[in-house]
Amino acid sequence: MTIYTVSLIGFGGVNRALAELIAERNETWQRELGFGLNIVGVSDLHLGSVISPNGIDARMLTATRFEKGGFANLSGGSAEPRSLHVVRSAPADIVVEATYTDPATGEPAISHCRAAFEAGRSVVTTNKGPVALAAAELKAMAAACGVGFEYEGAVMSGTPVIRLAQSALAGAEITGFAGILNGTSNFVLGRMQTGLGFAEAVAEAQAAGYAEADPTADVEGFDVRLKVVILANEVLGATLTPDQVDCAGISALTPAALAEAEAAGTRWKLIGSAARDASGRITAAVRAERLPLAHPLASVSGAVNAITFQTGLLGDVTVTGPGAGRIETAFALLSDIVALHRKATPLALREAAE
Ligand SMILES: NC(=O)C1=CN([C@@H]2O[C@H](COP(=O)(O)OP(=O)(O)OC[C@H]3O[C@@H](n4cnc5c(N)ncnc54)[C@H](OP(=O)(O)O)[C@@H]3O)[C@@H](O)[C@H]2O)C=CC1
Ligand SMILES: N[C@@H](CCO)C(=O)O
Repeated sequence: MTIYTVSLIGFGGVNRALAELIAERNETWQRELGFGLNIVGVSDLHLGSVISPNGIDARMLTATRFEKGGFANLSGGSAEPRSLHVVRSAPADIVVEATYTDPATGEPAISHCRAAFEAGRSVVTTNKGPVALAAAELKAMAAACGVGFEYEGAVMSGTPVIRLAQSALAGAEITGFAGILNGTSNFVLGRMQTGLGFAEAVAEAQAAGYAEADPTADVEGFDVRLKVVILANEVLGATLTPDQVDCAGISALTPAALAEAEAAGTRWKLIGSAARDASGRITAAVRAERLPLAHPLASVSGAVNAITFQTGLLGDVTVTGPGAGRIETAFALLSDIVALHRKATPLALREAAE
């Protein structure tokens, strides 16, 4: 039986949800996916850190209400986050990076990824910073270190789009995409349509676990800008950086403006897009757009996301699904681990030898 050891870096909504899934589903995964997971390290800014080479009980980890620094009470625990120490020293096959996304620097996540690769560990992450700002460097480093780097959840949470575009749509000649790529802002627009104020709607999105640590990134379009950069670079072969993408969010929209648009048979949506023109030049943008109600993206509601890929051979291909949420995003991490398991990384090679 294959058991992969994992370190959880950041123990907020997403990694806590992954720990819950491990507690509930490990035996099912062993039967159906061919592997189980054993948590050997956790670090969190608030709770501290813990390393246990024999494994940390996922049920205990998720059921206990830890106070600030509370991991110090566990065997191998400390009140200090010591994230880089956990990445380097906990004997993990896979580092699960789910600290907050810093849209400007990508830190501390980029440093966590580099340290993991140097230590011979694969990385799965939902953190958009490292992927949007340092993917080329990190992919090269992972390859040089003979480990894996997967980040499906960086765009549209657990709804598969990166691997879908790269694998299932390979050869379909993707020329561009346009989509609703932020769950929080779409949720907020929908709640404002029912008459709720902007601040109250954002607070609901935070309580539901959709929003970024700083929700400004959601409502001002910065989060979508990272996702547009990721998709343009992964799918269109661009080399975009966030500062090359024009960006405006939804914070200027009022309930009255939304109602007026609705009465006119249109609906405001925050759209991220990129396209390659005939000369090969790629342009990208993030902006609120007033779509006709019959437009396929107009009816996408709540924290759901949707993206339409424009292709040469298939025409438009649209994918819809959850764009945020703790469990939904933890599923993206699981799908990344499945991808590592199925690739010829040292993980898979180790399994073959067993
Ligand atoms: N939630 C979602 O729906 C989705 C989230 N994502 C991305 O996934 C990541 C995790 O999201 P989520 O769990 O919701 O975010 P949270 O804010 O709930 O959790 C992040 C956790 O990381 C901790 N943290 C911050 N810096 C460090 C550090 N240096 N070392 C250790 N821990 C640290 C935070 O501690 P503290 O609270 O004390 O600051 C917090 O507990 C983010 O990058 C987010 O953008 C991607 C797709 C969907
Ligand atoms: N805050 C982000 C999480 C998913 O990346 C959103 O609402 O879409």
